[in-house]
Amino acid sequence: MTEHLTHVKHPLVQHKLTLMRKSDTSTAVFRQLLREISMLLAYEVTRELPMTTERIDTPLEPMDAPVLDGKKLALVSILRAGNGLLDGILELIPSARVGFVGLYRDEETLKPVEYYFKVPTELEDRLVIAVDPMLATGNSSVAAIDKLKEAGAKNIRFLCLLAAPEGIARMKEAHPDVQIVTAAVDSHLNDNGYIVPGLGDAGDRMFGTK
Ligand SMILES: O=P(O)(O)OC[C@H]1O[C@H](OP(=O)(O)OP(=O)(O)O)[C@H](O)[C@@H]1O
Ligand SMILES: O=c1cc[nH]c(=O)[nH]1
Ligand SMILES: [Mg+2]
Repeated sequence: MTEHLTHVKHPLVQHKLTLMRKSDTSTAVFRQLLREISMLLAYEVTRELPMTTERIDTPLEPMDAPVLDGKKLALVSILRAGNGLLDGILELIPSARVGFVGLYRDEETLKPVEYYFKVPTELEDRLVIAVDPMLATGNSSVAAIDKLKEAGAKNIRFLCLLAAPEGIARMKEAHPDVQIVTAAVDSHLNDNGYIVPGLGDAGDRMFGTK
């Protein structure tokens, strides 16, 4: 059984996350860092992709060589901020299929409001990686994974940048089968459901909105 939570401590990931956290980091730099850090996290979250061998001819001689097996993996972005993780991951895995779950947190209740859902077919045969930079209360990602399971997904991972203890606990309780891969486990949520110390509102920082 894979670990429920993988905390990626690679120095490059940690350095880039620190730069993203800084309140004076511009939108443009925030986006570039997001692309770089999501490539590094993609490496980690795909560690156990199924492999097979293929008979190939090298310039020297034929051999049975390792290749990825099975159907293309499916990335599922939790809109809006999840989209910031897509570019970097797709650089590494260009043929991945991509789905979208549109949710926003009601500012008062912190409950997710769903506004869109479109995902690849045959989810049951794919590794499904749900992506969202922030795991705060966990309400958004738990709701998104509920929907993905209803759509047939069986093998699901969740990739984020910051995870609050509250969100980790919520995810463990609702989806103990889903491995969380994160760049940081932060301290707590404030009264508005923001991760502390955090990096602010991920969607607003990457899209320059307030
Ligand atoms: O774990 P939770 O408590 O649900 O909070 C995390 C969610 O909140 C933010 O989205 P937001 O609702 O701000 O929408 P946005 O991504 O469009 O900015 C963030 O992008 C996560 O999706
Ligand atoms: O800190 C937080 C919590 C939820 N959503 C964000 O974008 N940031
Ligand atoms: Mg969001």
